[in-house]
Amino acid sequence: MSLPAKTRLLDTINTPADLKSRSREDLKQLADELRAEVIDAVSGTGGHLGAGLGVVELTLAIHAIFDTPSDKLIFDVGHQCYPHKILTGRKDRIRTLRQGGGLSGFTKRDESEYDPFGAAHASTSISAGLGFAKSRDLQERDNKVVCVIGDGAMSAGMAYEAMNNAGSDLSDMLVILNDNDMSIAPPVGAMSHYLSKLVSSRSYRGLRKFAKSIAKPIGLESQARKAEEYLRGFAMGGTMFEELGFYYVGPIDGHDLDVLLPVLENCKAMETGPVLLHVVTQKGKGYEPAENSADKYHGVAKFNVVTGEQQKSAGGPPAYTKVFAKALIEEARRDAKIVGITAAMPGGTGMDLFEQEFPERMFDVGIAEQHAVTFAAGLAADGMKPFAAIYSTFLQRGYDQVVHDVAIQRLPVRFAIDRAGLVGADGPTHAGSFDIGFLGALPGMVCMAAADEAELVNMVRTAVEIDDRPSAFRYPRGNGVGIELPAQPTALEIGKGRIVREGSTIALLSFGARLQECRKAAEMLAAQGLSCTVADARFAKPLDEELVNRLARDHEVLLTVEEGSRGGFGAFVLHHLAETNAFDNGLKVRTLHLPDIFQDQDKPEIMYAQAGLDAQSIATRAIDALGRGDMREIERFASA
Ligand SMILES: Cc1ncc(C[n+]2csc(CCOP(=O)(O)OP(=O)(O)O)c2C)c(N)n1
Ligand SMILES: CC(=O)[C@@H](O)[C@H](O)COP(=O)(O)O
Ligand SMILES: [Mg+2]
Repeated sequence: MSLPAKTRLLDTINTPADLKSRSREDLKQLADELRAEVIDAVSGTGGHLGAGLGVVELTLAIHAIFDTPSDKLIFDVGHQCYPHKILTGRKDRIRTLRQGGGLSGFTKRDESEYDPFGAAHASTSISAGLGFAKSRDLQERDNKVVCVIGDGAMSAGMAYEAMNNAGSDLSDMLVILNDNDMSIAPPVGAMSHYLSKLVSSRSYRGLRKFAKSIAKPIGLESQARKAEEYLRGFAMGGTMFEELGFYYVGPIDGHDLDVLLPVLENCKAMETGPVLLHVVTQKGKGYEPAENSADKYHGVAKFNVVTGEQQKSAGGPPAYTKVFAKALIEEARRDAKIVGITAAMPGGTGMDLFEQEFPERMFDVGIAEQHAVTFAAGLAADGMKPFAAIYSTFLQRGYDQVVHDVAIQRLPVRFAIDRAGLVGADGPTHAGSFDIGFLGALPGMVCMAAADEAELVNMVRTAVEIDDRPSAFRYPRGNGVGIELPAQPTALEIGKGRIVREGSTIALLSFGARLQECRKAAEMLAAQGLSCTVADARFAKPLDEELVNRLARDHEVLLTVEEGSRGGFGAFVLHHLAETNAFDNGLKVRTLHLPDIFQDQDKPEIMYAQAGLDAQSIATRAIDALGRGDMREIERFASA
């Protein structure tokens, strides 16, 4: 006789309302099941694991106590929201996380009413939460607002700007500081030290005992005053948060539901303005391989649940990031003025390698891109040669600093822009789409894009030499093309591109790593009897005007190709052509760029094909522009 299959409690939870009637013991069982479900799902999809595992109990407790979606729950970054997605009606789709057509890896308004505010960039939650609180008050509603922000995210200016505002505005809201003493890498800075001191204090140890001694939740029926009395036991007093106008509660153990549930109940009842609940958690909690790994499995590939072993990448050419880091290390060995900066992404940008060799010359400033840029400007103003290695998408946050502190003062800060172009699974929030346009718009800026890893090495060299103005070079996520690296890097001539294939009828002018697709497109066109020139612009600014003139003069069709949005390289070429009356001679120009939409996540090659930036699409656009064949011929070619 077979035993009845053990049903999971989790299978009975379709919305957070289903948690309300559950006993504390049930919730504890649910926490175990939820954790197992997250591990199993991410083992098949890859994604952000450690952060979600650390907030399993916290997420359950929030949903059990608060009334989402009318109460607003706002996760900072959103990379820890997989347990939340499972509890809020997305359980059936959790194995589509980060896949094409699947669930986003972050919170997203379009996806669910339980995601009142989308995120993926850090440190926005308190500002957004205050907006929700203010709007609620103006509309005379009484819903609660809860923000969950990590200790790493507390290093950014935005978090302080928001606390400064919230602490004097005094709207009711709850900020939960999820302190796991980790960012992606170990957290940095004075705030991080301060939080560690709070957690390791005698009072915290005392509070754990105190919390354990509470037999039943106080406050279900309590008024705000009673809640405050209760919480006073958890408030240490004299914290920086209190000076800023928050009622500080904590630190408490974020994995202990016997503590979390009554504390949250009482926080919910409070009407004293903003409350900050300091919760201590462990990143990767409950999954040994994550707990024991240096990065707590922040972001993982698909993995074996039993061993924790992650799927190895296919191998092949070195990653652009590594090529950059090694090239910079070589340069720094020759030049003591070279220093490196990262904003909380030492591993992602390769600056961890630089730090191993030059610990005194690498600065991890935390999640603080605005500060990183102006800090670099200060270094440059005093004669150093700073390389600020920042993902394209995160540099967006420091744009005014790039304009005001760097470009206007013509300071030679070097921007190493990683993750340029589409990045795949992280989706639209992380796509490096805009830097060509926003940097190329700045007078005096030098903007380069590497077509391959050998070019990248030479661009690092070039940037070292550009010491009278700011410069930037961009390169994509992932592996290079497998080209041999130069034994000795060579500085490029500023504002000069190169021809990589000579032809006559069609000119493909590439800026960046689409060059390989342009080469393939040229082969396809040649097979159709169409002669094609392929050029690598190398610089969007200063533009190689001579090269553009030549391509315009000697070809019927000119296509620009880039891994960036409208208003980028193609637009700069168009400006030049218009200013030189090149169109008057009947030149046919097409600019191929990312589409004017925020593309959802998928494999990068699929996204580029959707964007019309793969070889087939490039060749098809060229034939179309030529206007010789009829449409049926073009369609036949496109589907070949
Ligand atoms: C503006 C910005 N810079 C950098 C990142 C990359 N990033 C994503 S999560 C993360 C660490 C966040 O640490 P914390 O807030 O403590 O969350 P935890 O992962 O520890 O839960 C970083 C640096 C980002 N998302 N946004
Ligand atoms: C959540 C976040 O912003 C990062 O963890 C990001 O997902 C890293 O992406 P890479 O894998 O490209 O470094
Ligand atoms: Mg953290």
